[in-house]
Order: sequence, then structure tokens, then C-alpha cells
Amino acid sequence: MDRSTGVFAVGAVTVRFGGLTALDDVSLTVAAREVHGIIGPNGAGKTTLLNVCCGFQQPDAGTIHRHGRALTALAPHRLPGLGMARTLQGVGLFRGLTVLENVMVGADRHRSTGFLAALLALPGARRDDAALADRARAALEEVGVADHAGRLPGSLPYALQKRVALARALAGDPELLLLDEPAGGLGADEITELRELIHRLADRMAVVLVEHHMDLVMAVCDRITVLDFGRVIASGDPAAIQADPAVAAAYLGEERRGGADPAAGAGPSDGAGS
Ligand SMILES: Nc1ncnc2c1ncn2[C@@H]1O[C@H](COP(=O)(O)OP(=O)(O)OP(=O)(O)O)[C@@H](O)[C@H]1O
Repeated sequence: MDRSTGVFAVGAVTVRFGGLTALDDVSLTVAAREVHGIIGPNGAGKTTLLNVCCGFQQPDAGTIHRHGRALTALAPHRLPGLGMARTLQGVGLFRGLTVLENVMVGADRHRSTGFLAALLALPGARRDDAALADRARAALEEVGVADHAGRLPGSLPYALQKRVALARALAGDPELLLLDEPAGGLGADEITELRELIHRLADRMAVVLVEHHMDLVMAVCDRITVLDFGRVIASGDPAAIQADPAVAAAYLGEERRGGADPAAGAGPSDGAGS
């Protein structure tokens, strides 16, 4: 696929931190409604790549395209306007806001009145708030936490906080969702629910998924890009990735370095059938 096509593409991206090359000539293209996994051993460059995709990290070289159009000044605050949303590795919720208010922040791009109208509580702004609250409630409903709308995030178990963070991303109605380790800290049942949710989301949006949990990756991804030491070592569907000796060697190398625990589902050939 041409690297500038698809709903989103990075082309020949390089990122250096001092003498360390975290990403070296990395390209990936995400098709509409595709779930695209980014995997690789610890330190391979997955988070750096996701940070490039959402403008947290400016690349030293390379291109980023959205719907074939080059993005020259991608920055996190521009994501909603580009139909994109990202969740963080942790939860990143505002502790002083309720669950509903947190998710309304994610829906804000749908506000039609300006900041001043909101500040003065003009009638248009009040109607906007009501519409945003409806949108936020629908997102909370979708991830199964609508009952907790009035709670503070800190009073909820971690797994529910992660769902709230996902609802906040969904409230903006993205076309492209970037998920950073959504399964981190979740138990087996919660991961099963997450898998079903990602399947449902892929009916209406593309998803880029950085994740260590291989059972989940292999079950939900249409395509997978594998990084090792900042380079793409493989790209393909889950079956091809599981059969790729270079991928096995990369994870084996990590295991020898003591980083991976294949018994916990961290290796690429674990749990393909689940
Ligand atoms: N801000 C930074 N400054 C210096 N080095 C960094 C920075 N961020 C990442 N690195 C280094 O870049 C490399 C890639 O890191 P990155 O976090 O992207 O890997 P990863 O695949 O996400 O790792 P993990 O699976 O452990 O989260 C690592 O060697 C890391 O130490």
C-alpha cells in the first residue's frame, strides 16, 4: 500500500533521543475500520511511534498523512479536529471532575458555542452542555460504566477508570482511535470484554493498538506491525506474524534479556485461538 494512503499513515519516520535511535525509518498505513496492532519487545519503540501518531513527539524525519493529506503540525490538541482520539497508558483522568464531566471534555469538539458563551452561561451554551452530557452518557453506556456517571474517578476500581478514559476518547466520535496498552492492569474477564468492545468499535472506526497482551492482539487485529530496536521487522496479519521467524527471534532475544514472560501471554505465538 502507498504509504500516504489509508485513513492514516506514517512514512519513513525516524526519532532520535540523543545518540539513541528510537524509531528508524518506520512506516505504517492504517486502512478504514482496520484494527492495526503495534507490538514488539520492551523498548522497541511502540510508545514513541504512538506518540508520533498523535503529535506528542515530533519526528526528526518522515511524514504523517491523514486521508492522504500531509500533516505538518500535528499536535495533541489538533486530534479532535482531525477525527482522532488517544487513550494513555494509565488513565489520565481529571481527579476533581466527575466521570460524566471527564467524558464531556472528550466530547467538546461537538460544542457549537464559544468559550465566552459557556463562561456567561448563555442559553446556547446551556443547550450545548446538555447535548454534550447526552453524548458523554452514550459513551459511558457503550463501555458499561453509565451507572458511575456522578462518581469521582478516584473512587472507582482501576479497570472502571480505564473504561471511563476510553469513553472520553469515544465521546469525540473519532474515526481513528489510538489505544496505548488498554489491557494493562486488567483481569482476564475484563480483557475479554475489551476484546468484544474493540471488535464492535471497528465497525465504525479504525483502531491503532499498542499492546503487550498477545491473546488480545492476535484476536482483534487485522494487521500487525512488529518493531524491534526501532525498526519494522515484520508486518502482516496475525497468522503471518505468528509464523514469522524474525518475530519469534526478537521475542526470544527479549526473553534471554529477561524482559518477556511468554507464560503471561507476552510472546507472539501465545493464545492465538482465544
Ligand atoms: N524521552 C525519551 N528520552 C530518551 N530516550 C527515550 C525517551 N522515550 C523513549 N526513549 C527510549 O527509546 C526507546 C524506545 O522506547 P519506547 O518507550 O517507545 O519503547 P516501547 O516499545 O514502548 O517499550 P515498552 O514496551 O517497554 O513500553 C527505548 O530505548 C527508550 O528507553
